[in-house]
Amino acid sequence: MKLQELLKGIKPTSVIGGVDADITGVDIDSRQVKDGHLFVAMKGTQVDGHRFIPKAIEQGASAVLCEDLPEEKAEGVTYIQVPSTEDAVGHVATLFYGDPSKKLKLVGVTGTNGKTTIATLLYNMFRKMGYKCGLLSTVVNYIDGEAIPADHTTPDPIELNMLLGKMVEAGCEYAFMECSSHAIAQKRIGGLKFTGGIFTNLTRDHLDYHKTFENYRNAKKAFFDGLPKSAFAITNADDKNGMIMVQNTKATVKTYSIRQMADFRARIIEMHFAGMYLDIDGHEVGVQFIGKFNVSNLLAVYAAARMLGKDPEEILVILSTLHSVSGRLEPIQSPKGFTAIVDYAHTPDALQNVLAAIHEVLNGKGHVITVCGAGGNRDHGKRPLMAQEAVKQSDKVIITSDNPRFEDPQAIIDDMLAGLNAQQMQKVISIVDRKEAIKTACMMAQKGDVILVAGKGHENYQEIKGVKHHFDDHEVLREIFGINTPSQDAAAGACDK
Ligand SMILES: CC(=O)N[C@H]1[C@@H](OP(=O)(O)OP(=O)(O)OC[C@H]2O[C@@H](n3ccc(=O)[nH]c3=O)[C@H](O)[C@@H]2O)O[C@H](CO)[C@@H](O)[C@@H]1O[C@H](C)C(=O)N[C@@H](C)C(=O)N[C@H](CCC(=O)O)C(=O)O
Ligand SMILES: Nc1ncnc2c1ncn2[C@@H]1O[C@H](COP(=O)(O)OP(=O)(O)OP(=O)(O)O)[C@@H](O)[C@H]1O
Ligand SMILES: N[C@H](CCC[C@H](N)C(=O)O)C(=O)O
Ligand SMILES: [Mg+2]
Repeated sequence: MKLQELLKGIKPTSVIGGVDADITGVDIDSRQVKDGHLFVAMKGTQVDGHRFIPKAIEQGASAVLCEDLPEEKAEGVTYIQVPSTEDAVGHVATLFYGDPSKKLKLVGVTGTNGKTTIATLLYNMFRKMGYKCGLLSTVVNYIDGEAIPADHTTPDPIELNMLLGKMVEAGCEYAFMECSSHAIAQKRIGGLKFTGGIFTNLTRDHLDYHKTFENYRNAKKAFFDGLPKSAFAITNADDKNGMIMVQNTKATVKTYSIRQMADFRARIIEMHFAGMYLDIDGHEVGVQFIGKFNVSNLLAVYAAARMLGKDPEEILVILSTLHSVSGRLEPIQSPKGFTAIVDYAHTPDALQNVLAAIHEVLNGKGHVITVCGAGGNRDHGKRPLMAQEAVKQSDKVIITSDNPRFEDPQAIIDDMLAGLNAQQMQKVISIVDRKEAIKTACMMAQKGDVILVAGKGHENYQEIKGVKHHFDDHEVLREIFGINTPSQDAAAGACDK
């Protein structure tokens, strides 16, 4: 594509050199640059990308997009100056990959919790309706059924547009993506044309990056501020920030709620470990999910499908066939009559939520045994707090390993135990080997009890000293229960694994 074409989406303050060159790629990382590429110099959180302009040219860059022009300019290289490369990069990347989001019905999901769940369920639903779809999520990306590993919740603007471009090439009509607060703040989604946006909820998170709650909230809100008039903005009326999110949007606002009047409403009729009966917009429907927060998630999925023009009956029939996203409050029934739940909860807050969701269903009719650990070489402060949360809502807790990385697994467990007093300790045992810990929990559990296996969710490894050893909580549980293998599950169409 001609450089001239790529510059149409931005307003350079100066251009030094010709604009006729054929640009063969766009990079924000000098290490990726090849002959004929455009290198975009970004001022990052760690280093200033402008430092790598000479390196990018050495690797073959024929054009450089930057905020500060270098004093020495290389011959035959075009320099384009803009006030902010962060603002410009999304627009350039989008044009380079053929403006893919314009050719898709793209729906973005933002909020603290529930993004992966909602985006994945929408992807599964629309595929079941017969459409070709794409998904960009924390767990995995999909292009019409083809899985592509994900490193980020929201990829960088180059990879993001490249993936959207591949979706268009593959004939996808819909794409569902998570928009993390980092991605919105860093304008990774700049230049994308959204058909709609969904807000889930907002609790304190990522303050190491955003510094204040207001900045974090404003990052999420910026997504809705940027939606066009033609789009829809679906917001959670039950969250106290729900209406703030959409107060300045041009998009058509729709609300959903499980507690009050709203455009889309749901209530729980009945709840079991196998699922719930819900009333959604006056229709009764059985779903294979548990937990009140999943009612909100399912309602957001329903609302988005309605806003995308789908028939309520068709949506509800498919909703009843969907199952939980891998490692998100995922129940596995034991032949002995107790339930194991695999969940990714790896923070004190998430443990509190997931245990509360379990108690909603259990309703005092069984015991809860929690198996959990904490990651090595990560936030030490959360360890004692996680143990406290586990103990608060469990009858028995088995503290074990969860990716010890380069730390001594027993030392991590000791950090967790340090949060407990003598009385709390009576509920707790520690077993370093995670498989043994899960086995022990299964031996203790009686009919009607629940075992929560927390922390790893979809992960299929145990990371020890830089090596990822295969380990999958689901697999271990199924092995103990002597039930179907994951490959049989995959054959049954579990496209969210
Ligand atoms: C803190 C943060 O978000 N950092 C992201 C940011 O990188 P950065 O600003 O720190 O980059 P930097 O290292 O300072 O480098 C500046 C520039 O120089 C370039 N560079 C660097 C070295 C070199 O040799 N050559 C070169 O050109 C870099 O490519 C970059 O363009 O921009 C990069 C490109 O988009 C991201 O890959 C990177 O994500 C890092 C790896 C990361 O861990 N991000 C996490 C926190 C994140 O984004 N998480 C959210 C989800 C959060 C959640 O909800 O759980 C996500 O969307 O995944
Ligand atoms: N609506 C919700 N409210 C509160 N908790 C939720 C909600 N939906 C899911 N959860 C719980 O929060 C955790 C994360 O869920 P999910 O992966 O869907 O969220 P996410 O927003 O994609 O998170 P991330 O920021 O890690 O990408 C899980 O432990 C899940 O059980
Ligand atoms: N994104 C999170 C995931 C942690 C999952 C848990 N299994 C662990 O390894 O601590 C982190 O890197 O902190
Ligand atoms: Mg996610």
